[in-house]
Amino acid sequence: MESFIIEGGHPLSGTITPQGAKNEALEVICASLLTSDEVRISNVPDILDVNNLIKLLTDIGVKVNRIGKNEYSFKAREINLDYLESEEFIRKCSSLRGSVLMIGPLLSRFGKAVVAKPGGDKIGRRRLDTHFLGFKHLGARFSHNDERGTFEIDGSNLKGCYMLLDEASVTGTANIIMAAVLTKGTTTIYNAACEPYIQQLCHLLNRMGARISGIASNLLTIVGVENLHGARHTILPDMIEVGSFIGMAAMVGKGIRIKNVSVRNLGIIPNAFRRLGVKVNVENDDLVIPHMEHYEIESFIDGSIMTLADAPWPGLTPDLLSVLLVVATQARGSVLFHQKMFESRLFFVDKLIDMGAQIILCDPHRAVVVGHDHKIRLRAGRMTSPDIRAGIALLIAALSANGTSRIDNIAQIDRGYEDIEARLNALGANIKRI
Ligand SMILES: CC(=O)N[C@H]1[C@@H](OP(=O)(O)OP(=O)(O)OC[C@H]2O[C@@H](n3ccc(=O)[nH]c3=O)[C@H](O)[C@@H]2O)O[C@H](CO)[C@@H](O)[C@@H]1O
Ligand SMILES: C=C(OP(=O)(O)O)C(=O)O
Repeated sequence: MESFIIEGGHPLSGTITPQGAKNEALEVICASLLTSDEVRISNVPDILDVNNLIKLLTDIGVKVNRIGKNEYSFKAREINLDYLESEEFIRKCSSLRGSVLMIGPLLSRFGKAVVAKPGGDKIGRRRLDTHFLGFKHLGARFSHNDERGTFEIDGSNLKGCYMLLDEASVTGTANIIMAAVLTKGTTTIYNAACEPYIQQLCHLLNRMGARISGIASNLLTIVGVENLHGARHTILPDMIEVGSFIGMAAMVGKGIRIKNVSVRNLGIIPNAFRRLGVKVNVENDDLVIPHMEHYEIESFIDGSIMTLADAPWPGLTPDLLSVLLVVATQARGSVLFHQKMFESRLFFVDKLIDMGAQIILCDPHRAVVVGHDHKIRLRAGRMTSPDIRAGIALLIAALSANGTSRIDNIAQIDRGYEDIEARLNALGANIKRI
């Protein structure tokens, strides 16, 4: 297991370009299973989760061609459906949450799929009810294999229908869309998630010949078609990485430009940082975060304490609350973080408290941060990264801290951040991988 050794206190400056979005990559790569033609995807991030998914697709028979560092073509002409029954497939799926996104396309095109409990972060329960209920609405039949702990799904008789999702699940919506595009009749999905990841997936599917309308809203209408064909797609910049870099720039930046961020697809992310007093300037499609001696948390208009809470898109993504929380530790003022969606994502604040941050963990979902206003620096420490976003948040804390820190279990960070130490070292950081 690799670790990072971080010498804190070096100011960072310069320009950094975000990678392609992890969560979009997982969806659009799985969409290539819906056609026997070639799907060519650019701006694919070179990260563990995506590389593992690509390996899994290769294992089931997809011809994958790496055209450039971040560009691939996928051709799913012949799929080895027997592999879905193998122990190896089940094992691989259980270490990769993105593997769940193969179910919809497999059901839609081949009429069958197998689901193993998918992996991912240790951030609380990750239920798949929305996915299953959606497939059931379309007419899929489930049988549980007790011995292997898997669900086998029969989708040989799917039919379009109206469905109201129990919650706006991101991967659930993506999965149901992919199941519906080749399903006879019209499928209407209400309470659909509408993150840019989903919008991008729908645009790609329409270029492949699907008939999806309502894109960017929570009401999608999908008219099933017989076949899909090949297409090209470029993945958007990773908005979570952009947010992580804003946080890093606020804590340790001496002026950082984040290049080509696709501002219009960032939703309220820049504003969430502005609420903490961080200056986020927009220049064309770049964000510029100037050096700030101090930044002050706003209050609500009625004078009450600022609260940052996650919500389905276009609300604030839960994936940035950990970074926002670290930024708040050095702000002037206080703020309540309310992580509504996940139940174990705030426990990492213990490590920040060990480093000297003033945080009250009220319960598993809420934490109050009282900022130091840069009067007291965090202390270096030794910590383990419990999940991908706590991992990057701890890395930012360590970059700002006094002394040398160590972060273990950095595979969690590698899941979602491409070559992160080289990119941050190029800005002036001192991070070593051991
Ligand atoms: C591979 C991928 O794309 N992962 C993202 C995806 O995960 P994923 O699609 O797995 O997450 P879901 O959207 O299904 O749900 C995440 C959590 O939020 C809860 N929930 C969801 C919707 C809702 O309206 N109310 C509610 O409480 C769910 O019960 C669950 O605990 O979306 C999450 C929520 O943005 C992100 O953290 C993940 O990075
Ligand atoms: C929770 C995340 O990822 P996953 O859904 O892949 O675990 C994330 O990207 O923050």
